[in-house]
Amino acid sequence: MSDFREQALRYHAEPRPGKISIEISKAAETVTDLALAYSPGVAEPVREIAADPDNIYKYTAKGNMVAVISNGTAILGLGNLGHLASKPVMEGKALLFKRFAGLDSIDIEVSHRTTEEFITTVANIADTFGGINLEDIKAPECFEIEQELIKRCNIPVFHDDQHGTAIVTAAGLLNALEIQGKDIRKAIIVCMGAGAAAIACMELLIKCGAMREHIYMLDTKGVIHTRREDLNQYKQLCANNTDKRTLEDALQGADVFVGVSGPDVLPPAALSLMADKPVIFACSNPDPEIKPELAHAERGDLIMATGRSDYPNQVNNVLCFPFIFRGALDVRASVINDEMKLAAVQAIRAIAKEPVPQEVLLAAKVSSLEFGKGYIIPKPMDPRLLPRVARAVAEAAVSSGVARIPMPAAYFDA
Ligand SMILES: NC(=O)C1=CN([C@@H]2O[C@H](COP(=O)(O)OP(=O)(O)OC[C@H]3O[C@@H](n4cnc5c(N)ncnc54)[C@H](OP(=O)(O)O)[C@@H]3O)[C@@H](O)[C@H]2O)C=CC1
Ligand SMILES: CC(=O)C(=O)O
Ligand SMILES: [Mg+2]
Repeated sequence: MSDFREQALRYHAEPRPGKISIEISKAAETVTDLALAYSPGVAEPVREIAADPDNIYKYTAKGNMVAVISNGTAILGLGNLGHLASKPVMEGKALLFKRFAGLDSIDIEVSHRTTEEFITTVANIADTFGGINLEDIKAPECFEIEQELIKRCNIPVFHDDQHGTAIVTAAGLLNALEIQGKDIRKAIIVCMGAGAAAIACMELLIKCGAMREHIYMLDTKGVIHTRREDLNQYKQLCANNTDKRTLEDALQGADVFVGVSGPDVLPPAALSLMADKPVIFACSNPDPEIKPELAHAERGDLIMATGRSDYPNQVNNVLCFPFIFRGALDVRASVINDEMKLAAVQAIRAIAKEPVPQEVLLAAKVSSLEFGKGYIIPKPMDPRLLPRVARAVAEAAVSSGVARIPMPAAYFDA
């Protein structure tokens, strides 16, 4: 067994299995404590909530709690390995919610026969939580699941692989293009993958200025073009009216490659087909579409990012989901809308242009970080992400009319 594999398994197994636990937040030592926490005291908040459901936010943990829910149909880039196998990833997302945004989070892995059964299961338990983070659910089912749950639930429902990934990709790409001296409105973009992450990334890039006709998406059968007859309704919307058919056709003169597909699908030699100063985001986890060392060996003028923590430029939805939910829950937003997503893009990208605090350098184990080819996007452990992204998101929720309470005073004290 490799050292790293052994270390990863031991991390998950010891000293107790898993990565999260639940802690109590009130005293429960004396007879008085128990009388308050349980019977008879607990009857009082029960009566208050029965009289006014909004009191649930006053007397329970709902308002600070996010459920991470999966069916395991697209676990990272490992594929459809089932709901049980998804649990380490979902516990990991719960860990990140707590570590980076102080949000209590619990993972829920759902076994189901039909899409409707999954939707009903989640809708029926949604009221327990302040928000629902859907994770690692494959396309095309993920689109119907998210849309239907947004309709049926009174709390924000957010498919992280779609929108978290799209927000971070847009923030990183806008910065990378700026460094390369390119304009997103003119950029030719090749997207490997046409699933949950890919479609959401391209749609958000279009909202950030990219031209739909400059985007070439590929799935396992090649370029998504208008003459294909095997496209589902979501891929049809991404079809380009082009004669390009292969990855090599699409890469000819392209400025950007975004990979949200699977490991090692971008041959290093194909990079030579791209325009000067290209941007390569190989975001498949855990193994990127191309290894950074191979890409850098092929040409010296590119900017390279992956989804991983152990290379520079980590384009990963961890830079978004803890903070967007923090902002959304703090103003009790009913949904996470485009205004909130675009506010998150701008807040994340702005941080990368500012001097990096010493504690981030220490945590990242580097001596310096400066906005440029090797540092296009903040590190996940940057303490500025929480106040800045959450505040931008909360303000966008208030100004777009989806917040149910005003901005908390704490944001103005920070
Ligand atoms: N860095 C990050 O933050 C994130 C990275 N990702 C990564 O993106 C990838 C996809 O995730 P997600 O969108 O949720 O999964 P989906 O199952 O929804 O989509 C996968 C897509 O990739 C395509 N694909 C798979 N293998 C190939 C290949 N060899 N060549 C071309 N296309 C291929 C599939 O094609 P077809 O439609 O033909 O089946 C499908 O369109 C994963 O590797 C995941 O780790 C996802 C979210 C966040
Ligand atoms: C990072 C992530 O959510 C994924 O790879 O699926
Ligand atoms: Mg995921």
